[in-house]
Amino acid sequence: MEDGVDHLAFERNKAQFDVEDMKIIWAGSRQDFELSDRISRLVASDPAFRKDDRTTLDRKELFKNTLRKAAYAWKRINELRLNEQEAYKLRSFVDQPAFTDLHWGMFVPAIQGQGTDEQQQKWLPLAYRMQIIGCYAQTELGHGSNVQGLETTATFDPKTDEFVIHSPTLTSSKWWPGGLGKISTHAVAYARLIIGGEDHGVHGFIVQLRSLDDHLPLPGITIGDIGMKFGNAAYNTMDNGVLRFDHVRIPRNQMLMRVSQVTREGKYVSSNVPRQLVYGTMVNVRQKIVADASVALSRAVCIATRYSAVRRQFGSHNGGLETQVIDYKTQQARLFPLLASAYAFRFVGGWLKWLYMDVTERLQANDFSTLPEAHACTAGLKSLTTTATADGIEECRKLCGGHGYLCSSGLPELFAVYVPACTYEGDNVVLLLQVARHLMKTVSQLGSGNKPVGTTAYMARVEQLMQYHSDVEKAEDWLKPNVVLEAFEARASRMSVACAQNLSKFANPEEGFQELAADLVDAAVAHCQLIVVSKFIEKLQQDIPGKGVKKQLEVLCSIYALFLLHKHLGDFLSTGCINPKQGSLASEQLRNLYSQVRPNAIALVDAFNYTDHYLGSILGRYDGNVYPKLYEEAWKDPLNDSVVPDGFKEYIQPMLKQQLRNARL
Ligand SMILES: CC/C=C\C/C=C\C/C=C\C/C=C\C/C=C\C/C=C\CC/C=C/C(=O)SCCNC(=O)CCNC(=O)[C@H](O)C(C)(C)COP(=O)(O)OP(=O)(O)OC[C@H]1O[C@@H](n2cnc3c(N)ncnc32)[C@H](O)[C@@H]1OP(=O)(O)O
Ligand SMILES: Cc1cc2nc3c(=O)[nH]c(=O)nc-3n(C[C@H](O)[C@H](O)[C@H](O)COP(=O)(O)OP(=O)(O)OC[C@H]3O[C@@H](n4cnc5c(N)ncnc54)[C@H](O)[C@@H]3O)c2cc1C
Repeated sequence: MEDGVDHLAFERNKAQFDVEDMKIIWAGSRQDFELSDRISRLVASDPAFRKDDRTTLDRKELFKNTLRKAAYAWKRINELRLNEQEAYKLRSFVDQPAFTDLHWGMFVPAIQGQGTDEQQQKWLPLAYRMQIIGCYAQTELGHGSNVQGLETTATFDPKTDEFVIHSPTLTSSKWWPGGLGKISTHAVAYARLIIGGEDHGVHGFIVQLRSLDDHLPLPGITIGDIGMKFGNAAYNTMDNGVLRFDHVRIPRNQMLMRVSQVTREGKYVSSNVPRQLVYGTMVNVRQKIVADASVALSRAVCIATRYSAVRRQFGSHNGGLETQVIDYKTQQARLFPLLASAYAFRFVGGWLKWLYMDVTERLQANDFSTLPEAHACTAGLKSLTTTATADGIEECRKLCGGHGYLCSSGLPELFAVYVPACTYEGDNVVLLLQVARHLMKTVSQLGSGNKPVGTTAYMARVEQLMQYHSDVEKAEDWLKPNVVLEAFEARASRMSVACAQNLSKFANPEEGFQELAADLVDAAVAHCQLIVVSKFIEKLQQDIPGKGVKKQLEVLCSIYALFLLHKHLGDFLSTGCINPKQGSLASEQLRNLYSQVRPNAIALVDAFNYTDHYLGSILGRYDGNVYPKLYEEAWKDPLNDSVVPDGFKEYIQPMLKQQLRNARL
């Protein structure tokens, strides 16, 4: 079959909505669309940003290639006078993880969020001009999740007005920070602040690591890369590093002092702000990771959807065409919920960005009331969306059959790059336990007149939700947003209340929390899923222009919610929110919805507006011309440079000759 081109054109004609309007909804606004469109084309059309050779490079070549691209990207950013947003887009579309992600994504935000005005004035201009390059050095060999368990010390020396940064043990070696291994000149390093023998807990310090002249490590600094990581190219473009401090001295004014200060006399002074603001950079990045999840998942879904329309298997009658695999109901039941999830994560990501901006503005006005909500939402949604995205990318690989396993499908690399998102910025289980703590606190305060707010506001109706029984009678009832929302609210509140009741049976609450951790994680997941469903529904209540666009989004919203209901049917049944018949009606409705998506599937992934360069996938090509290009690509593999491979004469020929001799004997 070599008519893939015709097939995708035919698919596009089937769409029942205006794909150009959907592109605007996906991008967030016309301005955002135009920005992404312009920058992605700029990157795609520049041969310096080619990436199809990445998987054939060894680590050193790959790393050098990354440095070249980063330097070239910076040159273009300056030549074109791109603003911050445009520059961020350009780096994203270059699509090669690099030290710059950590410089711009964590080092700069750490100084912005935790530095005093004076510190910002000193360090930010240098960082903005890339005259210094920074990383975020928090995790240690022995401690990642438990930030309070970090061992690195920063001991104040009143004689010299300096801090002495030291790694007292092997396990205190900084381990993992991206950009640290080979490139960063500076780090925001996290260490326990010790004054006069007293431990004041973990704080951030700006530490210079390498000379700005010859890039050699400064005295007392031992530094290097931690080694090859999962996947071939993937995240190996990044120099995740190891760092040990041997009594490294830094001036007192290099402790980030927005949250607390150390005076010249060695007095520890806390500002009137919560100590958790030291964790502020993580909240910021978790919020970005949620938005990024929709990008990674939509890339995989775009590849799998286009290929599913091109690929045919079975069902040929009288020598006619075989069936497009996208028409198999099993393929639809695996693929379309992922398509719906990509849209769902897009909208919840947009909402979370708003929440983060809101909390940031409030913090500036010394209003800390929404910080717990911001922490719980960023932690929970980071966990939920990255887990679903990592699993979803792998499912897309399987949806593409054998060809999905080829690097040229783009999926192996996408998976390998993406999957650490389940671990970095907080292990996903550890983060869900934070959400669970927030939920348990909310439940415990229900009777106290402390009204739950934000995403836990539904708990104020806990008595009503405990009595709830779904009144769904027919499959179409599951299309009503309120019906879905109430079922999700009742399930989430009942799971939280059950955990709280079980916790109260323990004399020691901490012991109870450990014992019930698995149930608590389930309750946290139920709460986070409710947030995503409710934000999708809220999005649909806004004015959504464009022919047929709203209708498609309604279908996707219902698919997202009913797919979750189907997947977690056990929760909904065991909490008594719905009965088995209502569960079957949801599955029936889901099948109807899949049929509605089918003619629109290709246009729905076209709405992501990804260039072929960004997708980096032969299976996901816009023109659907898969087979000729796959065939062509195979011959480019370095193994095909020679007809007889290296090593044949050395190892295989003697073996063959030996066999021949034996046969003759
Ligand atoms: C193909 C793709 C190619 C290229 C990509 C190209 C471009 C990329 C484009 C886009 C990417 C977008 C964005 C990503 C940007 C950069 C990312 C890139 C790479 C990733 C780099 C990774 C970096 C890291 O991993 S940094 C290290 C992160 N570490 C962690 O997350 C540690 C996790 N642990 C913790 O956070 C804490 O230890 C804890 C688990 C929260 C526990 O803390 P603690 O013991 O102090 O807390 P308690 O439980 O006792 O709670 C006390 C109290 O505090 C509240 N709390 C806790 N944390 C916070 C917080 N952050 N904010 C506010 N409040 C907090 C907690 O609720 C308690 O409150 P109560 O007392 O009221 O109960
Ligand atoms: C690609 C990558 C890039 C990174 N970049 C950076 C960076 O730039 N800067 C930086 O500082 N760090 C970075 N990190 C480190 C990262 O933040 C940590 O790996 C992460 O926080 C998880 O911590 P950990 O490795 O200690 O896991 P662990 O906490 O050791 O987790 C191991 C297992 O234990 C479980 N577990 C741990 N605690 C609990 C608990 N309380 N209850 C139940 N289960 C628990 C976890 O769920 C997990 O299954 C990076 C990591 C990766 C993989």
